[in-house]
Amino acid sequence: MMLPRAGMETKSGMDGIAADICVIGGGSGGLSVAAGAAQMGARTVLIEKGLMGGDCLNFGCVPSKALLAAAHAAAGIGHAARLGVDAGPVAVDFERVCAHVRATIAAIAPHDSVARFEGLGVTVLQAAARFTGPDTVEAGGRTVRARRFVIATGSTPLVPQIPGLDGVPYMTNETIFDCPALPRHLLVIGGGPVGIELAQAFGRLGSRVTVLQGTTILPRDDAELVAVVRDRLLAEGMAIHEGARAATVAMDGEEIVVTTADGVRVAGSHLLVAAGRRPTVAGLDLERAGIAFSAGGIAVDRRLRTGNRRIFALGDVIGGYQFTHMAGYQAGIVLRNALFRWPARACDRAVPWATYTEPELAQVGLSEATARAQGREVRVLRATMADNDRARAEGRTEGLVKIVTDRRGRVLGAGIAAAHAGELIQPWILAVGRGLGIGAMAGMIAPYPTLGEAGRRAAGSFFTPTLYGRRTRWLVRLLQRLG
Ligand SMILES: Cc1cc2nc3c(=O)[nH]c(=O)nc-3n(C[C@H](O)[C@H](O)[C@H](O)COP(=O)(O)OP(=O)(O)OC[C@H]3O[C@@H](n4cnc5c(N)ncnc54)[C@H](O)[C@@H]3O)c2cc1C
Ligand SMILES: NC(=O)c1ccc[n+]([C@@H]2O[C@H](COP(=O)([O-])OP(=O)(O)OC[C@H]3O[C@@H](n4cnc5c(N)ncnc54)[C@H](O)[C@@H]3O)[C@@H](O)[C@H]2O)c1
Repeated sequence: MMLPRAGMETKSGMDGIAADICVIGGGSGGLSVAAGAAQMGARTVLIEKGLMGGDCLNFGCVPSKALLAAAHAAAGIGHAARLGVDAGPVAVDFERVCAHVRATIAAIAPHDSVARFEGLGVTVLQAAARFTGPDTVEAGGRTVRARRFVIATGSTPLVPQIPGLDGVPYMTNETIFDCPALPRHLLVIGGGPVGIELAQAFGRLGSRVTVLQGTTILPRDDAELVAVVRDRLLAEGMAIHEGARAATVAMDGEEIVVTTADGVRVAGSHLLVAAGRRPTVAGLDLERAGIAFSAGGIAVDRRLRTGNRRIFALGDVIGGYQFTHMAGYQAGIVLRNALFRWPARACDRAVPWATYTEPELAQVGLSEATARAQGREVRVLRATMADNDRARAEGRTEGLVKIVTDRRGRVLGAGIAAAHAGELIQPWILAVGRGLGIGAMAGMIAPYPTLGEAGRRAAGSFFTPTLYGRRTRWLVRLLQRLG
């Protein structure tokens, strides 16, 4: 059966479009909703004002991971030498690295393209959308009237009001992947995931790098795990100033100079501003649709409904966990609510994230600090990678697995700083999400030798005090005597 396409069927004239669902923003969240809705038979309109694929494909996850892959490959040559394999001096051809970044985007782009979405039956409008009323949107001279709207307009780099910043050339994640040339000395304002991933990437490709971070770096992660990453970055020669808020920026000849509130002065050839995100609400005329928002983003309830019950919002524009996988998860919640009127609610108990430095940093559920701040009585289980045979064989023994359980052993959270932590965290996402007991994780047979055994080892340590305690020893001796 041919699905009906959203078309010129409204009473609002030739330029009007009637739809069941209209999605604003063709990034991670919006594309997931549009693809799902169209394939489930809804007349779907998607409005995108810029590049299909949004931040993740064009200025975020994809280019940053492609750049990091090249950077980690460069560092891998030095590591190979430590294992006895020499590959000669490292030579980074930055032009070819950039070509790899562009090729990675190009390889994924067809999946997010206008052609693919039109093929799925979506009407795609390539224009900026703005609300003209509670159930109408205007984009490129067309009026869309829809039963449901979904706002998935993402976020843009937050450029802080630092005196002098406007007077110097600076980059953000939207421009740094244009890759003009490898910076000689890259200054980075902001030590969150964007700043730290890109700092290591450029450092490993050959730039000198200095990071200025207002608090400690990666402040949303467990401090004990962050320390592992920090140690590696420092060992690689990166300068990291923590508790260093950039207060002024100026040119000194050819150099960009950043001075902190405490008077620390750093000078470099290039500047990256990675100081956080600003939800994209400008120009949407949200007030015309009765939608409340603040600097933190559009306000939604757990069903991801805005103040206007026919309009949903998801992804970076609602603030909170700003990840591609979160936007994808939220898309499923919106589809259930918008198309099936099923009151599905978003749950953030088992939201994972990973930072793709080397070693990687991954977290799911409660960290030790958060659990304790909530007044919970917890047990913290650890296993170091130095005790893991596979890590030893590969010469990558830094890092640890850290598990947080309640007193009875229910898994509340897990954090890992280690090679491939983003992969190693996955069974723990299931454990936290399903509220598994630590016994289920300890009893798992893990192939030997794998890095994942470290997680099982940490889980097993929950039982060590009882297993090898006095009562067990007494019981075993008694049973042996009974023959
Ligand atoms: C450098 C960097 C690296 C990242 N790495 C990762 C990672 O490794 N893993 C991860 O999970 N997340 C990562 N993220 C975060 C991830 O990119 C975002 O969480 C994700 O893109 C959010 O998806 P979204 O759909 O909410 O918004 P976006 O992907 O930003 O899409 C929003 C779209 O809406 C469009 N739009 C805005 N206003 C309008 C309008 N008025 N009309 C029409 N269209 C409009 C925009 O043009 C844009 O295309 C990274 C982010 C950055 C900056
Ligand atoms: N691997 C991943 O999943 C990944 C990678 C990159 C980004 N992201 C997503 O993108 C979001 C944004 O990342 P981000 O790093 O841009 O933002 P962020 O808010 O996480 O970090 C920015 C940091 O900049 C600091 N800062 C702000 N102004 C400053 C100043 N004047 N001087 C010094 N420091 C200052 C802040 O203290 C803050 O910690 C992340 O929260 C994450 O959701 C995810």
